Amino acid sequence: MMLRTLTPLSRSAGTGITSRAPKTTFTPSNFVRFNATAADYSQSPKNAFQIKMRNVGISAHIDSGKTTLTERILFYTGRINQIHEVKGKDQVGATMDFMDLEREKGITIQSAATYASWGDHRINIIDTPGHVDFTIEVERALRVLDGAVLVMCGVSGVQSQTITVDRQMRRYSVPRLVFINKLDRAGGDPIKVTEQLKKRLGLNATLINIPMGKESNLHGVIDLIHQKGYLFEGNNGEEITEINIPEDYQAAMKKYRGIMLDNLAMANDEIAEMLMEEQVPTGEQLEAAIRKSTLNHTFTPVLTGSALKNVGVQKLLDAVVKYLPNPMESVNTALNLSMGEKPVQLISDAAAPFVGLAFKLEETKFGQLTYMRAYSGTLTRADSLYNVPEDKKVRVPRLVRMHAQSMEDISEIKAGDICGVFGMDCATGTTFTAGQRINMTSMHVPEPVLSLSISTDKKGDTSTGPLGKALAKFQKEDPTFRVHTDVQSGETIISGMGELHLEIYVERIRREYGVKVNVGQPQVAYKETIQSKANYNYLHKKQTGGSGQYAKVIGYLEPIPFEGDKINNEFVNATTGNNIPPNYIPACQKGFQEISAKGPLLDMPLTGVRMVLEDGQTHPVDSSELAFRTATINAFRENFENCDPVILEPIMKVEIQIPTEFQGNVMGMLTKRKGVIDSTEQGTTDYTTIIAEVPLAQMFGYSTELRSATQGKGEFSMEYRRHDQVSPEIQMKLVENHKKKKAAEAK
Ligand SMILES: Nc1nc2c(ncn2[C@@H]2O[C@H](COP(=O)(O)OP(=O)(O)OP(=O)(O)O)[C@@H](O)[C@H]2O)c(=O)[nH]1
Repeated sequence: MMLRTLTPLSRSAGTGITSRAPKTTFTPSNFVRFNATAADYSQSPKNAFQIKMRNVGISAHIDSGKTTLTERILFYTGRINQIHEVKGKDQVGATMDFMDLEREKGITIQSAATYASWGDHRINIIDTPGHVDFTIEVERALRVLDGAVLVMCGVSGVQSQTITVDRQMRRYSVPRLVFINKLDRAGGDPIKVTEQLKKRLGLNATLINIPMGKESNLHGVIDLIHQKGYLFEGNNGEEITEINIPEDYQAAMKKYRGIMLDNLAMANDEIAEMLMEEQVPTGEQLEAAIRKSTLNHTFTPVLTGSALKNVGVQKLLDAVVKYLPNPMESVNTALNLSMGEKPVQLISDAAAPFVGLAFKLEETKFGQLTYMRAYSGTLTRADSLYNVPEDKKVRVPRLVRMHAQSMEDISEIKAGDICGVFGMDCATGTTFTAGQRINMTSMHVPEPVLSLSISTDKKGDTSTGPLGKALAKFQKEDPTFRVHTDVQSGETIISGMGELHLEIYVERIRREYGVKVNVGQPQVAYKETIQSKANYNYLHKKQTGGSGQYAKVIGYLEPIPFEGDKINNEFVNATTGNNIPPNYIPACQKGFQEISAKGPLLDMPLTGVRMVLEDGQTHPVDSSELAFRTATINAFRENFENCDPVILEPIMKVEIQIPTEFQGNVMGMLTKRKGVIDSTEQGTTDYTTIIAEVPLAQMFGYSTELRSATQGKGEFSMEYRRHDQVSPEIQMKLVENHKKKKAAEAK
């Protein structure tokens, strides 16, 4: 097999994702989804390899150590022969963080795919970013993975992004293991973190191993299932020694093994019965029960260690193989387009017709690289596939297996596996089949909350030239990154999930495309809506000189409930009779769509507005589509004021971690920024976590303020919660400023 290196690799993905229903909703009724065993599907010898396959995501709050952990996994599984640290002294950087920016900032921006072998099992791993601004990467990974490892910081415990990731895992019904990392740090406390997992995430989280030693003395783990100790020695913890449990750990082992058995009994009837009859389950019986309960989400195994100090990682790999599902145990549904979108279950059988999902695209120097998860059948190089949404056949010229920035050519992939395909043009989320008209449900794509105007010194450089290329590529790559031109000002506006998200793209434009860009002030993604109903009766009439225009529209505007960041406006044609001939109705609808994209108050999108058209009038000569479109827009504008219009702003959930001594000061700062405190919680050390809701518009410059108020020790993260009405005073101010800006632009 040939190994090729692609450096530097710039990544790209596609457009075309719509926010649609996820693959499975997490409800108690679909806990039974894992009742089918691998053996049910593996009668064909072609499927035997799938039992030995795991598709695993590694997710967590920022800085918990996912990349450091993945680096160890690659080392222990023999994929790399040297460990490089994130921001390491060797100036190389971790293998999975291969973008320059990732190495500089020491954070993961994009998910990277790789695979490893552990014993006779193959593990496809996706390292995902922890920062909420890159949440789309986590969504993409979870959509196509069968199991996940949730990495926790043993000192900070459950953090805001842990909760977001947990929610995403539930949305895609992904069974998970927890690895409590950083137990070599002062204040590391796996017991407290496990309690938080129970209390704050509602998981039946249970330690299945506990650390030996703590802080700088951390040197091994005690396996509560097999009642053995394991030491990790050698330069990189690669030499594992099994020992009997030392005397001074006997009491802790008994205590936490007891808790493990009780928690497992709550999830598993067989273990419950054995305990009632005072039988001692064997290690194999416990492992089988843990596997079953992990797959049906009634038990979450928790393992401990330190990636940086090389403790416990191999035990985590054992647990991935033992407790996370193989592709045949994961239920995946698709919609049969030939049967009115009837849901069908895909069978992870290598002998079945092929079905695959393109879940991520990258632009490489060899052209578009499409990451594909095969759900059913076998894909062989040079096969033809059917691109379902575009209704066309495509050939598959080249198949590769990815390993961070290098890859190797392969000749086929089978159901359950993940690979890269070259030479195929498609958007992210495209379903490919052997010819069947079925479509996999797509991923959840959140709406952007922040915008920024960008410009270059050279006129006309934004839509063409290097900047135009960069923007087109990033949009294709990331569905949460949007670009549009403001009609009035002619400015190019980029929108995304937060300051860091946009900052990274601006930096990439500068570095990868050598374009000097100037950026404006970040703008919040406001929305406009109405609160009451108002009738309209509008005549658009222009009959002086030339061809005239005549259109009358009658109806009403009314509010409808809206949710989160979704745009949900409705145009309803309730006309009876022929006062407005049917051929003019689409023009009215178009008028409504036009005005709802740019509301009358701030030129921001409308949401929660229904426009009902009941009646109207035409003129035998002067009526036209243009006249009806204009009439609808004007009817809307004229009556909008009568509907109590309001501006909605994004409200963020902000989680702040600070040394407790600064708590009073930081809470005062939040109140000044119009924040509402939800809760405060004392952490494992002398740190306090404050959770608050704060309008996004109030959060600019917060990181600098927090840093200076906490001697650089405070950290925060935020995520979108909902859109909420601004106060009347702020609304007046926003509208006034907007009018001034427009007047200035008009001059
Ligand atoms: N003391 C200690 N530090 C660790 C451990 N694991 C990781 N770190 C450090 O924590 C920092 C963050 O580690 P990363 O591996 O980049 O964390 P990440 O979760 O991948 O970060 P993002 O990708 O930015 O979300 C780095 O400085 C690591 O060296 C650990 O077990 N113990």
